[in-house]
Amino acid sequence: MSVEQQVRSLLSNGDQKGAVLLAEEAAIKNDTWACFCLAEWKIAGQGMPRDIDAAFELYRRAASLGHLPSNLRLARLYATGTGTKNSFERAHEIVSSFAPQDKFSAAEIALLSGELEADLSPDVIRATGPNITKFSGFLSIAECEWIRSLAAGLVQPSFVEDPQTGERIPHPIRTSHGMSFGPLQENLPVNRINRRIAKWSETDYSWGEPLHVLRYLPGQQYRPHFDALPAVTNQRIKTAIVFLNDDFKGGETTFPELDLKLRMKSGDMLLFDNVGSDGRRLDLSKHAGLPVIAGEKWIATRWIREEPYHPWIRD
Ligand SMILES: O=C(O)CCC(=O)C(=O)O
Ligand SMILES: [Fe+2]
Repeated sequence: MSVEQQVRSLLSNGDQKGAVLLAEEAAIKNDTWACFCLAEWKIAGQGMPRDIDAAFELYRRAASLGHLPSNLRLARLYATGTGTKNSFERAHEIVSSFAPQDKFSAAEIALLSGELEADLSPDVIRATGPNITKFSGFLSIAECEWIRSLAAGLVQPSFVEDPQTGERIPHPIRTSHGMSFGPLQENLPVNRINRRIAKWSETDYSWGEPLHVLRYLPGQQYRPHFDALPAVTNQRIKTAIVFLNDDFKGGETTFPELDLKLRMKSGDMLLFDNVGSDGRRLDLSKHAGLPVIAGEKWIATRWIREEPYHPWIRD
């Protein structure tokens, strides 16, 4: 029996401890599947505390022995700076080298090579706080499609957790469905988009929260709100919203305090500040997504913090 079969059989008999021990023993002997499996448990914090550095090391070891899934994971960790310094180049190198044998990697590379970095000319919608700027054609139509098609199978209703019962209750202000491209989902095209957002928002890639995709069906909306969070040390200083389609009715983005009602085209990005230069929340940054009347509205939002932010490392 292979290590994999033995580990699976221990797990199906409810012997988690035995499975972990066996995987650890096999990983020491450089069994690539065991390294990968342990890394998966460690990165998810499944059955053991989350240990990003240990997971990185295990993926790296199996990757150096040619293990495909470990290489693909490693590429994401390099891309997003998880357990290591972030490096698009290293991620790109790994994904390129596996493109001939892995369809998804090939699709990632094809999307990158098909597009030049756009030459953008920002349109200033409001030149004082919250400094609203529109970037037409920020994403290519292929990039919009890429995000949408990956997110389509993963969107979940927006919920908040009841702090007392832990029960999931509908979100009071957001009726849309959403998903995030977390560190393990952030493929190269998404990583490059996040880096483009950093460049044009004059922030650092590492300050961004995972790209969050929202889908609104007719009647769904995002009621007036602030993206700045109450009482945090690492504030959401800016918001970048990319519009992934435009074939819907209603759903305009509004700034009620400014009497602004904005309608974007596919691929456009809207960028604005949530706080002033004194770090205090800008009351004029209050915004909303009006109810969609017909069709589906798809957007991707990146909330940008004032310092490096990683969803798995809490401050
Ligand atoms: O749907 C919109 O137009 C607004 C979205 C929004 O406010 C956000 O993602 O923070
Ligand atoms: Fe918002």
